[in-house]
Amino acid sequence: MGCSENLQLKIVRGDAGYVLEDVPHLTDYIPDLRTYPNPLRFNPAYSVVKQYFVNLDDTVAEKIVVHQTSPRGIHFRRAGPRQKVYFDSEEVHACIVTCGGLCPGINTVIREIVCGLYHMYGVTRILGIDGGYKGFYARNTITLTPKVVDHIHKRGGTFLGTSRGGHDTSKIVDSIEDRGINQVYIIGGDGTQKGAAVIYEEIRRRGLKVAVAGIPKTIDNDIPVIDKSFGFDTAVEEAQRAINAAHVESESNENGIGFVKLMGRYSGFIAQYATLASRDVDCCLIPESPFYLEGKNGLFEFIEKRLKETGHMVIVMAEGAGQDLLSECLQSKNLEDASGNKLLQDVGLWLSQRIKDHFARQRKMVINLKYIDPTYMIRAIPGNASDNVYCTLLAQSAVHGAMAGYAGFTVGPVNGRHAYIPFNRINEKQNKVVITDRMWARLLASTNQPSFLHPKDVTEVKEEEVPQTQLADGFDG
Ligand SMILES: Nc1ncnc2c1ncn2[C@@H]1O[C@H](COP(=O)(O)OP(=O)(O)O)[C@@H](O)[C@H]1O
Ligand SMILES: O=P(O)(O)OC[C@H]1O[C@](O)(COP(=O)(O)O)[C@@H](O)[C@@H]1O
Ligand SMILES: [Mg+2]
Repeated sequence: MGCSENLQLKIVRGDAGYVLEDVPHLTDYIPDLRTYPNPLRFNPAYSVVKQYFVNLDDTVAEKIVVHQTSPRGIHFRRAGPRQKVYFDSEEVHACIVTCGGLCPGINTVIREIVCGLYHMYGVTRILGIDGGYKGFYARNTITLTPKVVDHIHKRGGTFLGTSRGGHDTSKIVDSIEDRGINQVYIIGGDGTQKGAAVIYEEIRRRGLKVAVAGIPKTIDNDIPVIDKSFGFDTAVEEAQRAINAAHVESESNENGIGFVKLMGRYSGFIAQYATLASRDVDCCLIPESPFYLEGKNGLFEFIEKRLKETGHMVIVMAEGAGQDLLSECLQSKNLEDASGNKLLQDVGLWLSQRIKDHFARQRKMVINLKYIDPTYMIRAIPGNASDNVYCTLLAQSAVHGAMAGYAGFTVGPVNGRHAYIPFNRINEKQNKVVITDRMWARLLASTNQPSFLHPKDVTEVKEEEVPQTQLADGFDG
């Protein structure tokens, strides 16, 4: 096997095109580190489990649809407890921080990191960082114990508070060093994981024995490589309530249109899955699929056709869709939030008004449009049952990885198996709905909406985009 290394990942090559994109380990830069037997060996709850420990060579394949002659392809290190750990339980001083937007299940992840460290590894010194990255250097810390976090999974939001912006790498690492913290658990989305990667690099540059574990959080499901982000299912489920209301309203009024705006700044997964789940939606608009209003096969023409056919319709729109149309019209400036994310105009409100104006002035047709904006309601709730189980596994995988001495990694399921993924794989791109995938075709087939694409555009998109394995839990086959 050959091996090449940079600070964030280690490439190991094996037979038949096998590639392991490994994560860095503390021993890569601190030689002769002492090891300890994993305390789980003496834990009665786990003593009955056969083969509890993950084999050191276990890896998870990135692609599981292969051909007879395919090379074995890229793999990630399998997550889970190891026989040996690189921290003595008494030596561990952990901290947890949550950054970026809210997402159902964050409190479950916090709770299970605390309980995992306490109950599986006997670690008792755990700090919560207050209010995101800036809390490292601008706020007091919160002492976390299983008692303190006992009920938090039943509440939405984050027990620790969150923020955007304020990432100052050297101040953050100074704070980690000054407080004697040696395990850092960072819960957050794409921006947060970029922040975690630079924190890890600075820690390594200073030669500190500190493990940095990223737990991916994003309601938009826009993180690549992992199957799905936690809280996504809960959000899609909650969105059904808004869609149902829109459907009831639209059915009960002459030419009723129920219009629901959902989250999704750059990626339309929530709108896509909420539409597919509902079956009452007539049109789904997402940032990845440009559309137009006027003329042949435009949105106005489609609305009129559907109203004539069924007397009512439901439109679901991701907030990032149609921003180009809106900015053409409002000539708005490109504004950003504190983290550098694009600040969006309320496209739902704007489009609702355009639809009303079109039918009233140009078509002289009575329509009844009800606009529903449940934006924050779908993310400010606790995780549902399956998200809570998922959050527990993420938290425990992160704890096992840090205890095993992996120095900088993000944890997440890849084809159903939890793995340690190098930061740069998580950070290299954003996951988006691929509109030339079968999943988007399924949506088009269920809504019967126009694709808004010319055949020429389809060919161009096909050539540009490589379909992802995201949300591939048996659904994109
Ligand atoms: N490229 C980056 N490098 C370092 N820190 C970043 C970067 N992008 C975002 N961050 C920090 O990560 C945190 C969360 O980012 P944000 O984009 O708001 O949410 P999310 O992580 O959910 O995408 C913020 O504190 C922000 O300053
Ligand atoms: O108003 P806020 O709190 O900035 O959040 C709104 C945005 O957060 C998002 O949920 C995504 O944020 P994250 O990347 O933090 O998960 C977007 O869909 C939405 O536009
Ligand atoms: Mg983000």
